[in-house]
Amino acid sequence: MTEKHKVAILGSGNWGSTVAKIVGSNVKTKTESFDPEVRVWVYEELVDGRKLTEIINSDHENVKYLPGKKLPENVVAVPDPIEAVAGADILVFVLPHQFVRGLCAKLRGNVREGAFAVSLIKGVEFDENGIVLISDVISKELGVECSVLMGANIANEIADEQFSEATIGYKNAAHAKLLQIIFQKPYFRIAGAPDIPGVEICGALKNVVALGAGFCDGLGYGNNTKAAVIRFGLLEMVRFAKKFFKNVQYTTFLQSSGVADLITTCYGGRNRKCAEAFARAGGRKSFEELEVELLNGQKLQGTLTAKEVHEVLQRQKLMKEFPFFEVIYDIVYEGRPVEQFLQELSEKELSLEGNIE
Ligand SMILES: NC(=O)c1ccc[n+]([C@@H]2O[C@H](COP(=O)([O-])OP(=O)(O)OC[C@H]3O[C@@H](n4cnc5c(N)ncnc54)[C@H](O)[C@@H]3O)[C@@H](O)[C@H]2O)c1
Ligand SMILES: O=P(O)(O)OC[C@H](O)CO
Repeated sequence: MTEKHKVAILGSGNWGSTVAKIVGSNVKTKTESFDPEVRVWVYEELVDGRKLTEIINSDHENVKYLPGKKLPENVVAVPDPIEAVAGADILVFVLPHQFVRGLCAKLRGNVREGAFAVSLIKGVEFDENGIVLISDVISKELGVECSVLMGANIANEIADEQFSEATIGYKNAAHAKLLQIIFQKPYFRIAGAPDIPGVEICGALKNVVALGAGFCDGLGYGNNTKAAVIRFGLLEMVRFAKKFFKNVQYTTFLQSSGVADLITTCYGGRNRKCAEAFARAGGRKSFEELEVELLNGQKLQGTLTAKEVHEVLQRQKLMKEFPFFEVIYDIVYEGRPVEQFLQELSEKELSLEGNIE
């Protein structure tokens, strides 16, 4: 008899909890191939005086990050990441990208032989050579292969079981097929793309574009302006991906991980929401304050990614080729007035394309 697969989920925020709902329900119906217990690592905290892990295990609900949605009873919350991955061969990483290295350091040496990972994390890092993919961080830190799953995936809508799609970026097709089995639902369609960098870079950069979309909303601009801003952002996403990863496929931008995620995030995401509030306050409230005020413990990824992208562009003297990413960085980190968002941007962006000679 072949050994059953066992899934562990690392992270239990808004998306992590939604994913636990999906995966818990899927493996429960496929016990011939999967261990029905899905352990979820929960960053422990007190909610109304009770431990969040205890609330999840007794009430089967993550009352802080996904209130109002029941989790299957085979989803078990644990505060110790090593206990979460014990015996698991499929590791689902779904936590804010700033916490990945700390978690990997705890997990190193404790992952089952033959295990593989998938990252649902939208973010990047950088080093002296340029951009570092989070899937590569996980892969190198833990010695596991790591696929990615990204897409137009606002968690609350998927938790409501509204139809959505996602893209698995993979190198190993056998892993991708197993991942499709644990994630796919009639309301959640999973496609594949053998292009990990393309899928992952789209997922990270769309969060920066969403800040621009939020500025537009906060400054009171209409639909045409916002569409132009989204297009500028998409141009830079493609330019950036091609610059740092030569083999990125254009078709990836047409997947859910590309244009669909960009659209949903620029209309309904948390980065957009906080950027709108930032612009409405005329830049007088910081993103840190707004994150606390508006997101109840959930985390923004776009502001940090804007900084990481800027560091790489500055080191490689590429700032002029990315005026959109640069103006977002200047507004968030350098005190540039948000009202200046569109000034120069349109001119600079258009000078890079579309001139009529
Ligand atoms: N929420 C969505 O709609 C959505 C959809 C797709 C992808 N994502 C991506 O999934 C990833 C996880 O996002 P999320 O929405 O599940 O989380 P979240 O932003 O809702 O919640 C933040 C999480 O971080 C945890 N945390 C706080 N401090 C921590 C620390 N010091 N160390 C470790 N963990 C800590 C909290 O306990 C919580 O689980 C992000 O990269 C995000 O971009 C989110
Ligand atoms: O709420 P955001 O801005 O973090 O975006 C959520 C998802 O990434 C949308 O696919």
